[in-house]
Amino acid sequence: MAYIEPAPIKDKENPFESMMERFNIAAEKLGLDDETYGVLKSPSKQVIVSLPITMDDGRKEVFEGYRVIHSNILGPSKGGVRFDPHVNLDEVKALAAWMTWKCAVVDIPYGGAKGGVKCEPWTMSEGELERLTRAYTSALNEVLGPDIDIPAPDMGTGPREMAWMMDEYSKSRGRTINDVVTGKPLVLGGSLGRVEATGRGVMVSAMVALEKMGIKPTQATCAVQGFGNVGSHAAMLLEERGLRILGISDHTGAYWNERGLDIKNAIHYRQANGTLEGFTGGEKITNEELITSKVDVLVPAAKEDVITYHNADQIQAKLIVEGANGPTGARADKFLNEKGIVVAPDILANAGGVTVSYFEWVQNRLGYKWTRERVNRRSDRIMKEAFERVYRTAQEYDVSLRIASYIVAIKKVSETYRYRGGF
Ligand SMILES: NC(=O)C1=CN([C@@H]2O[C@H](COP(=O)(O)OP(=O)(O)OC[C@H]3O[C@@H](n4cnc5c(N)ncnc54)[C@H](OP(=O)(O)O)[C@@H]3O)[C@@H](O)[C@H]2O)C=CC1
Ligand SMILES: O=C(O)CCC(=O)C(=O)O
Repeated sequence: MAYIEPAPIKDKENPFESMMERFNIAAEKLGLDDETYGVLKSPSKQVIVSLPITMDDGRKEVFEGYRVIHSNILGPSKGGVRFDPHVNLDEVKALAAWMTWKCAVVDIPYGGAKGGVKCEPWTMSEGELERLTRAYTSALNEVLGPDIDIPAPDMGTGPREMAWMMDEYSKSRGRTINDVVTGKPLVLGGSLGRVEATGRGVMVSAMVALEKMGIKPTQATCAVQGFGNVGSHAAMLLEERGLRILGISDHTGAYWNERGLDIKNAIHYRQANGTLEGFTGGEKITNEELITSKVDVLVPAAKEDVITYHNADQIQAKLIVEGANGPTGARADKFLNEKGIVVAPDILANAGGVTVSYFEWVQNRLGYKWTRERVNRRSDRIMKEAFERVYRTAQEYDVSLRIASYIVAIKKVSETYRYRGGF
């Protein structure tokens, strides 16, 4: 097999290389043939666009935007759009590939894609953000489509941006096309349950993992890094299931209370103040201290590469449930495995979001609305079944849950590829 060379050791892990290291191990376990390996490792389309925007003070600023479609073998490609100053092509390529594997792990009929715009959304006015989102959508007009490529929210974007994208795309076609994006506001055809779906999937994964580990949720402690869409909902739902949440964090730092934080109170505080800065429900510690804190369950729900070979040997949690995409660098896997730490990996644990996005797309196409109860029941079932599938595969191949998730995904995509007339 034509494997790529292991990446040279350097300080910062590269998310695409991290993804490929796990992909290579799984491909080797499966005995994947060279041709299929070549197809699955290469993104099918990579688009870079320049977006000149008139800022509020009259200046023109040019932003760089990306959309990478990794695969459309299972169906139209699906994946969020990230507004962040650190977005780059390698990151978007890794995120797009993770979407392919994620959709395959939960068995929904989508390929994988991801997009991003290099910008600092928190420094921009609503008008500037609207012009930027519309320009991005317009520049990608031929790439997007309800049967081709379907964006959704990710870091720095939410229902508001999805509404602008849907409107801009619809205008270009002269009619309302609401199934071109998911994660929309409810009035535009968004699904009940989508906002909290990723955090809910994290909670369901944590519950299944704790049960297998023989740990009672009511006796477990937890720390959550990141208090945005994924982190805040995961923390709230885990607290509801009886876990004591000792630590939470955002970019301003981490907040720790040995007796357990009041998560609803923290959510109200962040809604009122924009960040957790000044939150008095816990003492302030650093994000690094939070990651290595003594808890049973750690939920990284902020960004990539927060668990690396620099700090992996200091992790004290028994279970890591990855809410973020790529929070663990590939070189950290070895340390975590050696310490017997169970990791519910990103492409399994955070798949609740894309699952409910799929439900939103289905509802849009049916012109019908499901109840929140139906959405939650179906997504919980999909998440539990996916966890069990991955767990059985881990036992069968004697590998970690992460490698087992890649095995499940690669098997599904490569089999589909063969049936469709590939090699
Ligand atoms: N939204 C979704 O449905 C899905 C998201 N994901 C992944 O989950 C992760 C989080 O996404 P999402 O919740 O949507 O994003 P949000 O933008 O809503 O939230 C991100 C959170 O991370 C915090 N954060 C940023 N930088 C740091 C840092 N250096 N240290 C600690 N916290 C930090 C932010 O803090 P602050 O607000 O202070 O900047 C914010 O609380 C991403 O990896 C995303 O790809 C995965 C699947 C689906
Ligand atoms: O909801 C979606 O379609 C995609 C969400 C996403 O970007 C992700 O799971 O990382």
